[in-house]
Amino acid sequence: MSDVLLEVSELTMRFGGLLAVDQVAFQVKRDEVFAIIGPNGAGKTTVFNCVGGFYKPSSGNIMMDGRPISGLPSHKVAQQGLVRTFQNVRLFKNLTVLENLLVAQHTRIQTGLLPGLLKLPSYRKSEDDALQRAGEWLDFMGIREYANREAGNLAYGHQRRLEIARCMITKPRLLMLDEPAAGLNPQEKRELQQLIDQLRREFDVAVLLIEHDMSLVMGVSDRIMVMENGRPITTGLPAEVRVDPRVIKAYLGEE
Ligand SMILES: Nc1ncnc2c1ncn2[C@@H]1O[C@H](COP(=O)(O)OP(=O)(O)OP(=O)(O)O)[C@@H](O)[C@H]1O
Repeated sequence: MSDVLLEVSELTMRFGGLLAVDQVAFQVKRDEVFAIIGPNGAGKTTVFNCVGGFYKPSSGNIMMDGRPISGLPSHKVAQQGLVRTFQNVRLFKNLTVLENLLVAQHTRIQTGLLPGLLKLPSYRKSEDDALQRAGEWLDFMGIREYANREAGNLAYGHQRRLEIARCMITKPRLLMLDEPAAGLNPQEKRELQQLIDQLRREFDVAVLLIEHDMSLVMGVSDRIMVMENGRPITTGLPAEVRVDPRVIKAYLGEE
């Protein structure tokens, strides 16, 4: 088995005349935390949207565990074990916290329509399992006391944790986090870093991360790709990227 989980090659995305992503290539290994950083407008979100099936790339290849996924819609991409969170948390805000976790498992419960309508034992068993898994994730994220609260009424930090739980409950192999530290206070950011470490260790999940918070990126990533103007300018270990003159120039601009 190859140690590469996600392989992106020659990924290009044009919006009209604008080349937002230009021949981008990178690999994410199993159990790796891989971050994409770069100044505003560098193309990070566009890469994410292409990988996650939200945009159809203009050209290029995206392989998940050796299978092509480029151009597939997001629900098909999710079936390959690749799920994501959003820059602005997206939950079913009028459903309860628990209901959000039950809905997320819907695609995995495959008992069919008839057993569901007749409430056959196979259906009840899968419902019980879904409830139990939801309970486990509520405990894991420390949000069980809010199980019956509307998701939209949770504190922002808890909404983020719920959104990550909603991804993890589908047992992904690659978790994509789009600016997960945005809007969090310093304590919540530290907890997020611990959470990402723990998810990777305990659930064999690789993480693809876009983040502007450098302390989180440097603390949690195994490797970092830096983008500027739609292109990667370097990929390396946090300690290498931090001191790379091209990276410093991309962030600070020319003197
Ligand atoms: N749907 C779209 N239609 C047209 N242009 C777009 C679209 N999405 C992104 N762009 C453009 O593509 C370029 C790359 O944007 P992108 O959002 O991927 O950058 P980013 O690195 O994620 O930036 P940020 O850090 O600000 O989120 C920008 O010039 C942006 O204006």
